[in-house]
Amino acid sequence: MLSLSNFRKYYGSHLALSIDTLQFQPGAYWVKGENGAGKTTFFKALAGLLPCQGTVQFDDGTSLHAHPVAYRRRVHYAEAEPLYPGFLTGKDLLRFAGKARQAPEGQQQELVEAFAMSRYFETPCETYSSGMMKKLSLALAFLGSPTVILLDEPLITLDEQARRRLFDRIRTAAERQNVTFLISSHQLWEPELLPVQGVCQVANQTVVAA
Ligand SMILES: Nc1ncnc2c1ncn2[C@@H]1O[C@H](COP(=O)(O)OP(=O)(O)OP(=O)(O)O)[C@@H](O)[C@H]1O
Repeated sequence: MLSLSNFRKYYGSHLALSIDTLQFQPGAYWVKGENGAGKTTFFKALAGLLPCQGTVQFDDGTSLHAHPVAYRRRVHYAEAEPLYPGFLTGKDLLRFAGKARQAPEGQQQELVEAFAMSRYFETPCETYSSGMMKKLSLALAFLGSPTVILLDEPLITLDEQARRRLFDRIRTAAERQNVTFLISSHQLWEPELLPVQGVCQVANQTVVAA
């Protein structure tokens, strides 16, 4: 379980988000909110990519501020619009991230197949379409042994088959490895494809269980 208390995120003197307490269990949470509500800000702060205040920690005490390396190893984030250096291949990026995260043997190849990237993952990223780039970013988010995966608008640019593969993957990781997923999406949720543990609403500078 991931718990937040007295969480605050400021941009300069502007308070972007304030959350007194919030907890996430294993499973998938749909994070809703209007444009500019603060979803990306929330995800980036939870991922340790933006500074924030307060306590964000796991059950075993591993915390964002006290154990930044151990915490970040457990929290992966996939951007809404991923960009990578164009000269690197998907294979380069998977190998690099796999090494940094001590990913299990064979996991990279397994993700390449799961996200149907075999045809292109050995070519430079600058040749990828936006959907191809998106699949790479999603595969990277699953690489390693994360406890929490933050997916910012994962459905945009994905075709129907890729979407189904992603939902299967999320369901399996949530059920078998107790992974928590926070998923932001402006698209209508499809509960028959992916049942959710909860829904969160980002509005009025806070995040609440809806
Ligand atoms: N670097 C920044 N400096 C100052 N304000 C920022 C910065 N980044 C975002 N904001 C502001 O924080 C608020 C939340 O932005 P954020 O990108 O988190 O929203 P969002 O919910 O992800 O929006 P969308 O659905 O449009 O992607 C907005 O008012 C935005 O203008």
